[in-house]
Amino acid sequence: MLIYKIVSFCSFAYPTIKERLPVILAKIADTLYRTREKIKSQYQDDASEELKSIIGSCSKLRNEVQTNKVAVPLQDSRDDTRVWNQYLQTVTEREGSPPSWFKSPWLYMECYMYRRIQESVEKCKIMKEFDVFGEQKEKSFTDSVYPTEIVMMHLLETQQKIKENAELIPEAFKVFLKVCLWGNKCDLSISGGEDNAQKTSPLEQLDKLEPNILIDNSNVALNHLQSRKCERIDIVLDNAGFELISDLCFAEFLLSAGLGSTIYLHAKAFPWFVSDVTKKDFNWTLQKLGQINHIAVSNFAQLWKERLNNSSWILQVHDFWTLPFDYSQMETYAPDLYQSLQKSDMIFFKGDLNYRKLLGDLKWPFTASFETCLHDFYPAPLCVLRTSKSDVLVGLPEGRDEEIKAQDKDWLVNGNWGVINACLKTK
Ligand SMILES: O=P(O)(O)OC[C@H]1O[C@](O)(CO)[C@@H](O)[C@@H]1O
Ligand SMILES: [Mn+2]
Repeated sequence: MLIYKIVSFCSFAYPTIKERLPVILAKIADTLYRTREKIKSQYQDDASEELKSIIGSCSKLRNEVQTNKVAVPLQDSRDDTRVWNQYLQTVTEREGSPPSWFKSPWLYMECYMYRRIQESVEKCKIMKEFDVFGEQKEKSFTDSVYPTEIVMMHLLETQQKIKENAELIPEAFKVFLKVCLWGNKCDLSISGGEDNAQKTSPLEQLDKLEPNILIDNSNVALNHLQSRKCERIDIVLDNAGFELISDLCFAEFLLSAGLGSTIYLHAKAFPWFVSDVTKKDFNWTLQKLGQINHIAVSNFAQLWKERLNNSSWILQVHDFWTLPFDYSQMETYAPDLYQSLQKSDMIFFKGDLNYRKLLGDLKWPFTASFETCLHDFYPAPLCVLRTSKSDVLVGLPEGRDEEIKAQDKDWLVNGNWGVINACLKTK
């Protein structure tokens, strides 16, 4: 059987490269131009030239994408530049010519685009820490204050209930796990940077969305967490905004239910796939939560700051998450991260990109087993929570794909269908 790498001229990759990525790049240029005075006022020195240069680089990159130019080496001095350029050379040697937007592996080209955006910022002196997606991420948080309050209130009440009756833990675990799953609908890359915030109650939608969970291994994850004394749990975060809130509520629930004692949260080293959480976004979110006048929100904003101080939550950033490698390559390219993850009792991976990287972005048959497709990536028991926004999907029973397709022709890419895939195998 031939299992091919998803390349840009086929499947969902094509509209992504043709339409979505140029729109994302145009939106950066527009936003930066529109808000130029506000941006400049944040700096003591005159940032006009640097701002112009970032806008110019993003517009140039957009043209490169649209005219199918080849990927060129990075020219900044970030720590990961050498690895990126070496990998570019490896891909060039393997393919016989440098990768280009419409011909080469989608995963590589899409990651490369975000790294090139960062290159334009890295070259700055005054604006070196600037986040081109900052405004969109902040808006997505602000737009979802209502569901944030609802889910945090529910968490506060649940904490009380499970303290009185531990038998309620399994049901509550599933609620927070599923809120966390559907939180992944809210990414700003699938929407081309357009508003995609959670606005309604995340709890009320759970029943309605239940039939849209294509694979539900929540029992496997729960049984594993309950079957032994779990200490360290990792969450590889995805998007800022409501998804991050749902992840933090899940992390808090795990601790209150005694299912773990330390949560490692993994964020991105620089702005990535529009809405992914960076350390700055994480801290900004906690600070904003602290300003919301709501009993549950204030309570958790305070508690979560303490958790970071007393290390029951540990926020980590590693460059591997923003490299173009799939996770079967982690042991080779980031042995330190791999060895650290081996100490985890369970790793939760959030989102579509993590799913693609777990499965090597290969077009596996829908019936392939998740465990096999992990391709030797077994650092610790793991569980992925992902709403489907790309062509890769495995673990379905024979014929199920056709059934869903008949119901919803865009089921693979519209984010309305989710999977909770667990694999307990370790190496
Ligand atoms: O935030 P997520 O869930 O990783 O999704 C990011 C986006 O990246 C992709 O994986 C590729 O563009 C999409 O399919 C999805 O829209
Ligand atoms: Mn994302």
